[in-house]
Amino acid sequence: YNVAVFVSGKGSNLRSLFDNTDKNFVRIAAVVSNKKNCGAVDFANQNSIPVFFIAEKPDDEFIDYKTLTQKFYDLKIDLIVLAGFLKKIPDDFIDAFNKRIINIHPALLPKFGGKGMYGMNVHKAVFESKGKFSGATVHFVDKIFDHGEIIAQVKVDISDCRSPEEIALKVLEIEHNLLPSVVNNFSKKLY
Ligand SMILES: N[C@@H]1O[C@H](COP(=O)(O)O)[C@@H](O)[C@H]1O
Repeated sequence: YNVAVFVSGKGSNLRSLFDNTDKNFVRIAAVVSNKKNCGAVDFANQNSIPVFFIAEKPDDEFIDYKTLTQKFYDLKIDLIVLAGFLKKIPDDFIDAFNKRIINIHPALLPKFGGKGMYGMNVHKAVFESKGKFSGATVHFVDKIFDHGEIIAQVKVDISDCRSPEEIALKVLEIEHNLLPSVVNNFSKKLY
């Protein structure tokens, strides 16, 4: 079961996918990044995972989504996972891989999602809402940010958190368990 992971940052979710998915079923076959230099790309290079740099407008270092689509057909990619990827996926690419693109969001969607709601912005909004719970959501990617059908969610009590940073740490721990388990289930056709 060939999985491609889209990243833009530190790559802790990529690392957790690499460490915690069942290697008898799942192969991290590609990493795609809109950034040349980030922790996730370093991790991919250290583990000899092919890396593709993506941009809407291609140049000699970045490829466009049309080229990536053909590469994914060649690599027989079964599932695409957005793990901290901060760019919007073009509609044509979503059509080409319908119901095979999933995203992890660091909050309990449908609340605290949408344009601009990524990384610490999310945890700041949750903190200011004085909510007792937060969590992580894995959902299918459709043409609206953080809108697709929810696949799985895990809740966490944040009433003892005194800052957005503390919430982010608690939620990241949840993410690192939730995302590999969802991918393992996909590889076993449980979804
Ligand atoms: N979209 C969000 O961005 C963060 C990425 O972290 P990392 O996987 O790059 O460490 C994670 O919290 C993810 O939910």
